[in-house]
Amino acid sequence: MIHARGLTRVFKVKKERVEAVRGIDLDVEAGQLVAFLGPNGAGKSTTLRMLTTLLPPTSGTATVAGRDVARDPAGVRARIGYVGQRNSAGEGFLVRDELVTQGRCYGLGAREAAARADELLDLLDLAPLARRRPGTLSGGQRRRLDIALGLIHRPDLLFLDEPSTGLDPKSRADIWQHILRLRETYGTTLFLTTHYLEEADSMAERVVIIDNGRIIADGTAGQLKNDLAGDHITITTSTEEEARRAADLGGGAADGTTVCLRVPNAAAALPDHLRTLDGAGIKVTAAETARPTLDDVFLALTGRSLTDDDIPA
Ligand SMILES: Nc1ncnc2c1ncn2[C@@H]1O[C@H](COP(=O)(O)OP(=O)(O)OP(=O)(O)O)[C@@H](O)[C@H]1O
Repeated sequence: MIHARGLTRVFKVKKERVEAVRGIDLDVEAGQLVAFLGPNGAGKSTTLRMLTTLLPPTSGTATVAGRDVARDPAGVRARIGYVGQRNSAGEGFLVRDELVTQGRCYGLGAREAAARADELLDLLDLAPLARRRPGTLSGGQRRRLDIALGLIHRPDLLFLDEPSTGLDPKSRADIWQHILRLRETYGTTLFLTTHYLEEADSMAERVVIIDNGRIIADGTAGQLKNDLAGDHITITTSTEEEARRAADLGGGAADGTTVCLRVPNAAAALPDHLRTLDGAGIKVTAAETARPTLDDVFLALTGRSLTDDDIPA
């Protein structure tokens, strides 16, 4: 559904050259739900804009929904939906009329556009709001309208740029429920950017991480966490001296009276680890294991935390 090779975009601002995207290779198969993650300025939006034909690549190639983005941008646009970070509904029409009008713009007949609008109003639980103006909707309702507008022409592939950013936790959960529902109903391929690591972890079946214009990790959240981060064992000792000895003996880094250690399978490794420390006369007062997060993956790859970024409120 998406095949990109060496996709690159350089911006020239006065005398400065900004290499926003540096030669991305990417293949997304039909029906996948892919979360595209990265810190601020990593190149997520620029990649999305190239794949959706809003921005020409400086070099490299991409076919999206079977059409080449450079040679047939109109063909790509007819087959994809794009939900950007800004609202896509105007204020001139009521919610349902806006959907019908945009359907007509895509070439649907009057009856077909009306039927499609009603179908999407139902799917996205917007039917009770059909006669409201977009400006009167809540943030979450408005985002659902944006998604409905992105789907009006029955695209095979939907791009969503930060679909849940700026919403309260309940509305975020609600948007996800609707995203999953539309996937189940239509089998739409979904490619979305998000700042929320837990959402990518629990909802997406594939996570692609971009940093500094390059893809640095690509796989299921589980694979990335197992392969790149590993589990954690954290033990607490009575004294700082014991913590230092525990780190020398069993590995890991001591910080005060705690020692954090990375292992492939913490639950299996913990008993042996405790026996070793006990044998050396080190008194462990507490021990816990933790599964890694996607942030641990990013940290392992770059030495930085993804959550150091400002997450838009
Ligand atoms: N029109 C532009 N002109 C100059 N530089 C740009 C332009 N658009 C983006 N950039 C730069 O390209 C780099 C990548 O930006 P991009 O918006 O793709 O990042 P992002 O990962 O989407 O970030 P965010 O999470 O903050 O939205 C940044 O350094 C940005 O400043």
